[in-house]
Amino acid sequence: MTTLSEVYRNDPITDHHIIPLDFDSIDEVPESHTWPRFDEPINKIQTNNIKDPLIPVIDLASPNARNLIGQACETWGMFQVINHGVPSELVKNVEYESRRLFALQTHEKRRVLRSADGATGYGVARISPFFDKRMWHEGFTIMGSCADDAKVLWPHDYQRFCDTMDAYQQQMKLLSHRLLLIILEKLDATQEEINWAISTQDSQQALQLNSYPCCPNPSLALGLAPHTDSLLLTLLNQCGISGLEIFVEGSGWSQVQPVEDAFVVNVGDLLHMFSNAKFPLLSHRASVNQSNHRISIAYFHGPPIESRVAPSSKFQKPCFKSLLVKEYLILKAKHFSRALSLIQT
Ligand SMILES: C=C1C[C@]23C[C@H]1CC[C@H]2[C@@]12CCC[C@@](C)(C(=O)O1)[C@H]2[C@@H]3C(=O)O
Ligand SMILES: O=C(O)CCC(=O)C(=O)O
Ligand SMILES: [Fe+2]
Repeated sequence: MTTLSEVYRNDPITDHHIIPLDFDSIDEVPESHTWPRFDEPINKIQTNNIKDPLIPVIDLASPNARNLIGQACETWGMFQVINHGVPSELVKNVEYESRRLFALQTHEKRRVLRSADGATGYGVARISPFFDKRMWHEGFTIMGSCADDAKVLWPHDYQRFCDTMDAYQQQMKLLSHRLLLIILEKLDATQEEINWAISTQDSQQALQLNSYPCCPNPSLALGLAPHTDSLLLTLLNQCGISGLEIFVEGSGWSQVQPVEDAFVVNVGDLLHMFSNAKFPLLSHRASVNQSNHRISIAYFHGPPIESRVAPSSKFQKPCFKSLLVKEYLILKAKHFSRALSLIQT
């Protein structure tokens, strides 16, 4: 079976020097990390109104949740869920363990540096080569077990980290299945299509721990550059510190305020394709701040990598060509945001 790691093996990040900055030792934003002043200032209306979560917040335990999720996917391609059943103790532990990892010294973290053609470990965001400027960010990518890396980081004390990440991936998988079932039923998908999206055997998943250290001048820097997520669905925990921004037509970049105990759910490229573009793709990015070291935790869920993706059979006029999931991921690794336009019919 081909794995995501094998997809990226074909498309190594060619610049071997792309490793996260040693943020501990730096007290001003270097030229390499200074982004051109953004055209539009961040939407003041949204940032001022701190209570406005911007995208819908949906109570998964409410009887109306299914309809609201369907509507949110159609209007935004993004929503937040509360009352999702994921134990809050586990969510706290994942954040704690992630902070423990990023608090290690730079030379320790670099021991588990993702290799140029690798998919997992410590490193810059995979999308980095597509931008001239570097991001105020370091990440740690997990696919399945993270024991090998954890043993290098903490030879005598790796179990707690691994157990926490395993348990969290398990819970995220369950929640993404639950949400996808609702979403696919809304799209009137066939049983076969549902099995494809939430097949328990070969489905793809990745856990991305994001770290955005305190930044001496946040208006110059960017945590994560604008992008859309590649797989079917992303479940993001902002861990209580704002930073996620979405591009809203007419008002520009706007903050998605963190809601306590909520996950941000995000339609990925593959779900956009499956929905025949009925669900929009929301471009998003992360900003940084001066006073809080921000952590975010993203879980990505996708169908088997050797399977085919296409608009649902319910659509008479598919607007995307059918291709293998791995073929799409290879296109995305090569062409980034242009990948989708290359497979339009
Ligand atoms: C399963 C995935 C999803 C990946 C690639 C691979 C592993 C790491 C994910 C991220 C995490 C950070 C943002 C992103 C844009 C990135 O640079 O790496 C994501 C990307 C995608 O959604 O395309
Ligand atoms: O840190 C955030 O809020 C955004 C993270 C993100 O977009 C990602 O990991 O794909
Ligand atoms: Fe993302």
